[in-house]
Amino acid sequence: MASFHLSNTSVQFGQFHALKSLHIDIQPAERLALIGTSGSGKTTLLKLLNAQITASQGEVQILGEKVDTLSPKRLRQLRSHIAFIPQHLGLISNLRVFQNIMLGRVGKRSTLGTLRDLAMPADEEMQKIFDILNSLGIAEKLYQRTSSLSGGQQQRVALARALYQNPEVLLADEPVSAVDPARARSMVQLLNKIASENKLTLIMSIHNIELAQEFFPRVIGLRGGEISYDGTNSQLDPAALERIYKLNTDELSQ
Ligand SMILES: Nc1ncnc2c1ncn2[C@@H]1O[C@H](COP(=O)(O)OP(=O)(O)OP(=O)(O)O)[C@@H](O)[C@H]1O
Repeated sequence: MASFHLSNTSVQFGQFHALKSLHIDIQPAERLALIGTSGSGKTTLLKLLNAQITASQGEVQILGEKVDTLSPKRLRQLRSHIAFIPQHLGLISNLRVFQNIMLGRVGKRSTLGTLRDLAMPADEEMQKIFDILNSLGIAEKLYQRTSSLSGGQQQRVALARALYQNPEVLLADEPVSAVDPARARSMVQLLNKIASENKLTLIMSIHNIELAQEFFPRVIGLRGGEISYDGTNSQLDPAALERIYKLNTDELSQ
């Protein structure tokens, strides 16, 4: 069963076509980088794969289920298998690190249960969170206020929150844009290591082409909402990059 199957899938916002007739199959445990200029549709595609937005045309299957046929309850269950790390991490800065991580299971627990966990976490849950933070090298931050952490440490908290969800799929929307190149590299490396050790499907949008080529076996290049490249990292040559990134005069005048 594929993690994702898109067939002739489009997304429209009003009159604007953000994604146009995409055909994409993504298998379990694939690690895929999404590249393309700003506005090419990377975030929109990730949101579609996270069932946050719906297609205006075509088919979307997530983990073997056609999303447009699902009840809201079933859709929530399906989404609980997918962890999404948004562009700005989505952490609540006033909360302590363990509380932000617990929020990763919001879809799986009742709201009341989650609130109780945040106030009085069970020992076994704290142990799980400690173990995840430990594997990411920041166990000592467990009780710290999230706002007191550096940008790189906050990225790891966002990753810990995603892993605490025990997902099958990890979607990450350029979570390395706000840090220095060395930190960005180590985060991308860590995400790939965790995904391959746990056989997670990893799909990440990224502006840094070198990192995309170095770490992700498959790369999809979007241009104006269409697939301009879908292939291996090794075949992503200068000609393919030019097709993905070359600005035409229409785009320059927008
Ligand atoms: N809710 C929306 N309503 C209208 N237009 C939207 C909406 N969301 C996205 N768009 C448009 O769709 C296009 C694709 O946006 P998207 O955020 O997917 O691009 P992106 O490739 O992720 O860009 P970036 O690299 O800057 O994050 C853009 O032109 C954007 O303005």
